[in-house]
Amino acid sequence: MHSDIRVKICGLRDAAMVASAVQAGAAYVGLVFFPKSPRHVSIEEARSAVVDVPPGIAKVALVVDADDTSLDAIVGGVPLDMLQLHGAETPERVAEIKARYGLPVMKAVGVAGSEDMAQLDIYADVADQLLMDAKPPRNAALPGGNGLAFDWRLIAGRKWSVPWMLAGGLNVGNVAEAIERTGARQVDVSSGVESAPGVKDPQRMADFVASARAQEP
Ligand SMILES: O=C(O)c1ccccc1NCC(=O)[C@H](O)[C@H](O)COP(=O)(O)O
Repeated sequence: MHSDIRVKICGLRDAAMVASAVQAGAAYVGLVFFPKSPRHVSIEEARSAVVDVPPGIAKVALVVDADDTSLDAIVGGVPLDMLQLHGAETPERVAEIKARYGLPVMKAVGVAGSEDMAQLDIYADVADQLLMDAKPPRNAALPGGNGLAFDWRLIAGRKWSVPWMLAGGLNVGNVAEAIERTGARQVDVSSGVESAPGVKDPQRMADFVASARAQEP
């Protein structure tokens, strides 16, 4: 039996990877616009990657502290359903981006300790969704997609006024436990379904989604 758990697969780079994610049962497909990432896509690559995404599956652009010029180009060049802000965007900037582009915005918040819970409450007031990810290590090259989990007990049993997604170090071996422990109804994965950085593996994506959706509510 399948539950209603919704899975986002992030860092898809071409139409074949996107098709495999859709086939696996992803509810969201993520495109990373961050040049230092092995998952980075240009606007042209992103547009051709999502050309055949069926209606009902959300196409998400991930950006990191993007300015209006970059966002104008991304939103103008790629058909999108959501923006994911994965940098140090302030609540005011989140509100500004929402108003300027008219797209739902998901704010990623790095979680490492109980002191980060206040941030989640603050962003819940301005974002349409929250994404709880592990805080990147101090010298990390990437602000996300590092395959690191945070202590799920920090968010277990908590509630927010907007939908939220659990991310960070998830893979087929731990996603069921993560859902059970946190009560997440949405999960996000990137490196846990890759065969190499930036290369999504169709079987790993299928196994991940099946494992997540096998969880009972
Ligand atoms: O994935 C990237 O390369 C990336 C680059 C810059 C900012 C964020 C990035 N990824 C964020 C994601 O949405 C990941 O899915 C999330 O951090 C979980 O990643 P992982 O731990 O590898 O599953």
